[in-house]
Formats: sequence, structure tokens, C-alpha cells
Amino acid sequence: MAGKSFVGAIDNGTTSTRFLIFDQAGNPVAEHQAEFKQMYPHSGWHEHDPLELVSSTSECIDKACEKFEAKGYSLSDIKAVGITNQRETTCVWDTKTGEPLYNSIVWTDTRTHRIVHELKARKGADQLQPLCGLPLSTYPSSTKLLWMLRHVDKVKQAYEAGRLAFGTVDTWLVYKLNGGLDANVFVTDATNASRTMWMNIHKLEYDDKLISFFGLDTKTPKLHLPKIVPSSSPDAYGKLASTKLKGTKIAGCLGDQSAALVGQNGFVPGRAKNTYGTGCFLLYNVGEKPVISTHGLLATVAYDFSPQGLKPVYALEGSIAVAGSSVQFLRDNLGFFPTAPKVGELAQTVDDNGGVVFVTAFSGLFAPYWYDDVKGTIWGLTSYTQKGHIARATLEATCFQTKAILDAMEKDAGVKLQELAVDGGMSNSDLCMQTQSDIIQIPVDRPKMRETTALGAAIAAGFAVGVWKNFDELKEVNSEGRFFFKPKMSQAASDKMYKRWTKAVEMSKGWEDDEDEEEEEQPKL
Ligand SMILES: Nc1ncnc2c1ncn2[C@@H]1O[C@H](COP(=O)(O)OP(=O)(O)O)[C@@H](O)[C@H]1O
Ligand SMILES: O=P(O)(O)OC[C@H](O)CO
Repeated sequence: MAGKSFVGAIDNGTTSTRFLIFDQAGNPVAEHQAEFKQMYPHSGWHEHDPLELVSSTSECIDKACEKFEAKGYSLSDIKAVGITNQRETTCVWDTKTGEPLYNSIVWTDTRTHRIVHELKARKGADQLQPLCGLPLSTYPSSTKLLWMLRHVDKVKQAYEAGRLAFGTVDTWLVYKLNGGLDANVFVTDATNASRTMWMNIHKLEYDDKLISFFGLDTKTPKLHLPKIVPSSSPDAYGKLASTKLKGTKIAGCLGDQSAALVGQNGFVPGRAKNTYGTGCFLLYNVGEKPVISTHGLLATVAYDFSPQGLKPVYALEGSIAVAGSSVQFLRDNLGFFPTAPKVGELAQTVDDNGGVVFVTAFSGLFAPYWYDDVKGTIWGLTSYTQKGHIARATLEATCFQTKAILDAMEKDAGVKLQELAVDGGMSNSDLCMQTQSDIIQIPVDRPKMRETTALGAAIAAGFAVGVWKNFDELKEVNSEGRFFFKPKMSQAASDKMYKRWTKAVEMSKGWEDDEDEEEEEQPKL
């Protein structure tokens, strides 16, 4: 094995942490995955224990390293580690103790909907998206931090004392994995910072106008924000202070959806990928200038590999809040099947959705709709309806939202996508991917190796330490064994199904009205 180089990748998704070790051909040679606890303390709330995010990461590193060594490889050949993470999820800690001040509020959490309504009425609200790329919603970190500042005494006190540190999950993990207070590495990359609403997307710097809109003081400072550094850097992210890889550099960092675009070789403008994980996120490479959407999409940073002499690259994004999590809902809340992959079998017990449409709006509807007055709604139930119809409608919901996003993207970018690269847990379902192709009427291109998010993080780290030197060396990575799902349904039949979906979405609107909001009390902590 002498002379070989490997790169590790930490992938902290919404439901689990993974650590993978990739060889130079981009193949995973060892990996370990650990689920962590999902906390739903009230309707619409979703939290993670920030310390468990760290402990599950260390556990995965050590277990994957053991498997790597058992295969006869040497840990000293792991040249660097990259990190990729669920985005927007908001972590807070005390700068003097390094201790978390509250559970991490997860990106799916909708407790901030009243704050969002209040902010939308504030002067200057219409100027935010052109500056930061995101619409005001419950989704970004900014509104989650405001909620903590209003409702969590410890957070308020730390802010007043000038000791409040904010970080998305990348920042928190990098800080803790470096040893916390002692090394005090406090950084983020532009792909993650672009999900806060505080970063100017054109300059990749925090913007005073954005920060003051949210009424935050980062000057005194009461609130400490991490420094924004490139996504690939040999020195900015420090090194692992413990685990079997103690001393190994952390050299790359990308939000998970950006990482998946990189792992899908999405380096060329016009390339798009759709990742079906807990949520589903379509990113379309638009090149070196951001495109500010006027059709319900987000502008985000695809990657910043500036130390490699490249300009930062942007993407248009369509974010779907609920994808694989709807399959988990059928599994855990309704007890339809014991494991997620069984959803396909159940859906195949029927020939079609039997007239059922499931608007899976557990967190309202994100792109391109941004409806926060919708809750999950199943339409078209009759005495004929079987579990299989509901399973089918569940898979179809993500496919329909993907079509709505592609239609919006076509209007924003002025181009029609020719094929869609896919990955993520739910893309393992052949039925779901065939349905996707039928609904969007273009081929869906699924790689054999679907750990593209982790691969993207490994590429960012590998670039920084010279394991790979340019995109050309990556041309063949993950190119083997790709499968193309081609449309089998007629355009007319596909259009008919989509029309029913659009009708269901419109009919679901307005479920939660102001009266409900007044009656519903904000739960006390
Ligand atoms: N064969 C399958 N069919 C449909 N959904 C699946 C299948 N396998 C996994 N999933 C769904 O994929 C999700 C996990 O995907 P993953 O990419 O690991 O997500 P994350 O990175 O958000 O944690 C789960 O929500 C699960 O329900
Ligand atoms: O956990 P995933 O893969 O659904 O990704 C979460 C996203 O980063 C949220 O924006």
C-alpha cells in the first residue's frame, strides 16, 4: 500500500454522522455510520444535542479507522480530512467555557414562523434577498438565532456579556474537533455562511446591512461570528485534537448540498444534481456570478476553491424540506413498514396512486412555493385507498416538487436541463427515480457510488493538500456504473399527474390562519 494517499470525510447529515476514507480514485475503502437522536419537543420543533453531534463524529472516525487498518492500510496515509454538514442548523456556545448554551435548532424547525412574519413587515425586508440570496423564512440560521435570543435566558445573558458564539454545524464541529477553547479555531466556509442571511453573497463577507436588519451587535461584539475562509484550505481549519487520526489536518469544508455537487463532478456551469436525503436539494451550477432568483429559488455558494487559483462558483438552489423524512414518517409514525427501503415494495403493491396526493408539508412548503400556512395534507382518500397508494403518493411528492423547482430554474436561468444527476438515501428507490424521470420527462442519472456528499468533502480537503491537483484528475471519479432512468410515461399522462399535485398544493394553502396562531401559545422552556 506504500505511496498511496487517502482522504477522510466527516459527513454530518440531518439523521446520522458518517466517516468515510476515500482512495485517490474516489472509492470509499472504509466507512462507519452512526445515527443520532432526533428531538421533537413540540409540534414544529426539531433539535439535536450538539455534544452528540461531536461524539458521533469521533465514534465514526475511530470505527472507520479500525476497519481501514483491518484491511491492511496505514493511518499515516490519510493526508487530510474534509467536513460536510447539514446546513442552517444553529449552534450556540459560550466563548469563555466552550459549552453549548442550548440544543442545536435544526434547519427543518418552524418555531420561528411568527418572527418571520414580524421581520417581513420590517423596513428593508425586500432588500435582503438581492444581498444574501435567501428569502426570509423559518429555514436560515438568522431567524433561529433570534428565537434563541428572545426565549433562552442563557443565550440572552451570554449575548449581553459579549460571550455568545454562533456557528452552523461545520463551525461547531471544527471548533470541538480541534479541542475547543484551547485551540479556539472559529471558522466557517462560504457555502455554510451563505445559509445564515448575514453574508453578502457577492462579496463572501458578512454585511453590516444584513446584520443590522436582524438587530444584532457583532461590533462590540455581543455576538461572535466565525471567520469566513475558503472551502479548501491547508491551514484554516486546524487539526484533529483526538481520535485515531489525532494531528491530521482538517483541510476542506462544504455544506452538504454543495459537497454533493462537487462529488457529482458538478464543476461546469449547467451541471445540476438533486440529493434526496432527509430533505431534497437541487443545485444548478451557474458559474462565477450569483443568480438572484425571482421564481422562489435560492442563490447559494457552490464552492470556494480560491487557494487553488479558482474563482468562487455559485449555484441556484431549490430546497425541498421533506423527502426521506416522509418515508421515515410512514415507517415510524404510521408503522407502514420496518425499514425505509421497504417503501418501494409497499408502493409496488398498487399500480398507481389511486387518486391520492400527499402534500408532505411538515415544515410548510419550501421552494419554489415558500408557503408557511400549509401543513402535511393527504388528498383523495376513499374506501378504495390502500397503504400502497399512500406510499406511492409519498414518493411522488418529492418528484412533483422537483418538477416545480426545475420549472422555476428554467425561468431564472433561461435554460432547460437535459438530465439530472441524483444521489442521497431516497435515490436508492428505483421506483422513486423512475417516477422522477417520468414527472420531469428527462433522464435521471444515478451513480453506483452514492456517497457523493462525503466524496465532495474529501475532494475539498484533497485539493488543499495536493492529493488532487485539478479538476482534470477528477474526471473519471465516480463515473463507473451510472444508471440512467429514462422517461417511460407519456408527456400527457405526466402533465395530468402534475396538474393534480398543483391543485392539491393550492387547496392546502391557508390551513393555518392567524386565529390559530393567536390561540397557539409559544411553549415555555
Ligand atoms: N430505499 C429507500 N427508499 C426510499 N427512501 C430511502 C431509502 N433508503 C433510505 N431512504 C431515506 O433516505 C433518508 C436518508 O438519506 P441520507 O442521504 O442518509 O440523509 P441525511 O444525509 O439527510 O441524513 C432517510 O430519510 C430514509 O427514509
Ligand atoms: O440532511 P440533508 O442531506 O437532507 O441536508 C440538509 C440540508 O443541508 C439542509 O439545508
